[in-house]
Amino acid sequence: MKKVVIATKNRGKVKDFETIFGPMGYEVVTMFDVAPDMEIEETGTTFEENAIIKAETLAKALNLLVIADDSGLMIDALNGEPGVYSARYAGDHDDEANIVKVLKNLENIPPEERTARFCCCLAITGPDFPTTTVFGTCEGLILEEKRGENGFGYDPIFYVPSQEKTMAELTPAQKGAISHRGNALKLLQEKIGER
Ligand SMILES: O=c1[nH]c(=O)c2ncn([C@@H]3O[C@H](COP(=O)(O)OP(=O)(O)OP(=O)(O)O)[C@@H](O)[C@H]3O)c2[nH]1
Ligand SMILES: [Mg+2]
Repeated sequence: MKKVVIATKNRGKVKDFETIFGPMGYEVVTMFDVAPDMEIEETGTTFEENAIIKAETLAKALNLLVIADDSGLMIDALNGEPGVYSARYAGDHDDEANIVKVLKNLENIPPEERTARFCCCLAITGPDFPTTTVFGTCEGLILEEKRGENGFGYDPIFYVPSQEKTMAELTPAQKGAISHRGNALKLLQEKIGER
């Protein structure tokens, strides 16, 4: 089976990638499989900088073609927060605490002003493959309480008007078809196809 290496240690992302790459005949290999002890410091201030740091670090260590994903939630009423710091907004990768903090900070904001978007930068790099990045987004609204059990992170409070559901109420395949990650992957396929 063909393999695609992703520089991530986020099991939610792994599931998103498996949902999209599986039907294309790819086995998704992650840092859990190839570099479980490696910690990559995300010192960038943009999604693109962090995606490049993650992709280049793992690609150099393995001497393989690697994709990395840096992503997050940008809320207009919070001036784009939590943004690049989405994973560590309230606690380090504590999805529940992160959601509580977002809801608290939006307490007095009316529904029509709770606009937000998920953003995803994918970087791909490897031996004989110049570092290339693509960017995908997905527009939505932040609800006042959680809905749905699927997905990860902020998915239960992120309502997607075009689907009339939260991201966590969508099936993995439905999420992949409209998400920031799915949209970025479509662009990446186009770019790779050009080579
Ligand atoms: O509800 C969500 N649905 C999504 O589809 C999604 N995509 C990103 N996010 C949030 O943004 C952080 C990424 O930060 P991030 O890119 O540094 O990844 P991470 O640290 O979780 O894993 P890694 O890939 O770096 O190993 C994540 O932890 C989440 O809080 C999402 N939340
Ligand atoms: Mg991270």
